[in-house]
Amino acid sequence: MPSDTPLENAIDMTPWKGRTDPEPHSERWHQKVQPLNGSGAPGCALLGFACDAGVARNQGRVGAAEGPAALRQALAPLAWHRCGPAYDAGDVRCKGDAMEDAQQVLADRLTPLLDAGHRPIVLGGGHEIAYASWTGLAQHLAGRGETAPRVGIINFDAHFDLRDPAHVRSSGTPFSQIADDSQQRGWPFRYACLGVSRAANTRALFNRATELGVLVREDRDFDTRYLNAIQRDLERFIARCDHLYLTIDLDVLPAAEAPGVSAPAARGVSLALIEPLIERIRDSGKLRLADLAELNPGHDIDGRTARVAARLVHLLTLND
Ligand SMILES: N=CN[C@@H](CCC(=O)O)C(=O)O
Ligand SMILES: [Mn+2]
Ligand SMILES: [Mn+2]
Repeated sequence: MPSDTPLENAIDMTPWKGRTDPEPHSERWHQKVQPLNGSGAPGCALLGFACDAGVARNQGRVGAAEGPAALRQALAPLAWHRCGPAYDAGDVRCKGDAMEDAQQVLADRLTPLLDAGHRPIVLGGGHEIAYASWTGLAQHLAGRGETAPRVGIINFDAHFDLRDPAHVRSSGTPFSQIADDSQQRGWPFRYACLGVSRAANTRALFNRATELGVLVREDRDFDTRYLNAIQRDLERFIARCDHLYLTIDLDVLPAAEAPGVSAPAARGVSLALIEPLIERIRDSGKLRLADLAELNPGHDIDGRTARVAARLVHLLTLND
């Protein structure tokens, strides 16, 4: 992207503020994040997806459009432990119900970031973000001439989000849409859904997951006795992929840890159990892109969910 585009001016840097300590080595995120101007060294690039349309179409509790702002606000004061640069690439905002348009705009913003070697982290927004993230990554890989890339999608979520998009496309359909798109491209569909609640997904969705060969681990499987087995299953999944796309639906967490979502989890999987798996994915050398979905500040309590989301961004970016 040429540096004379108006993009830099369009990026609102006002969320990046917080306490400043006088001692050396006391930096925080708000002191380090730079507006993306197209000329910086590859680094972590934060891109917001301010969109409620998918959740509204899925009959959920709207408010995820305010997620990116809340997440930046929670990330700004966190301690900086990184070496590489971090950029704010601005927001894509969905107008009304124009979900498909917003998804394509987001994808078209992601592709050049990936082409430039950045590791984007997309801040949602409802889980319709996943179809946009996927499209951005697919455009990047196709542009590089990859004919049948083995892309692994790892979704931490209480829900499969494998609803039939023939009825309505929404925050509940992105992985069915990705499966269809993969089939059209002649690419394998490799999907791991970790933290699924049996009570919150119908038999039809479990059946679709089986038909699509999804690696499924339910919330109740996340017990300290079985964690090593889940880690091994994940290792095997990663070994069968060339590229990874990580998507974290914050409703995978217990409602007490993440109340600020459309569909809080009655049980959920604790952050303490998820973090080691995320570190493994981060350190695989295959992670190209990540997003965080469903943060809804209107239903948050004391910024808990935003803080968890910010900690996850922090964790995801600790290795460069
Ligand atoms: N992205 C959200 N997906 C869930 C929502 C469930 C609910 O609202 O209860 C789903 O469609 O299954
Ligand atoms: Mn969910
Ligand atoms: Mn979801």
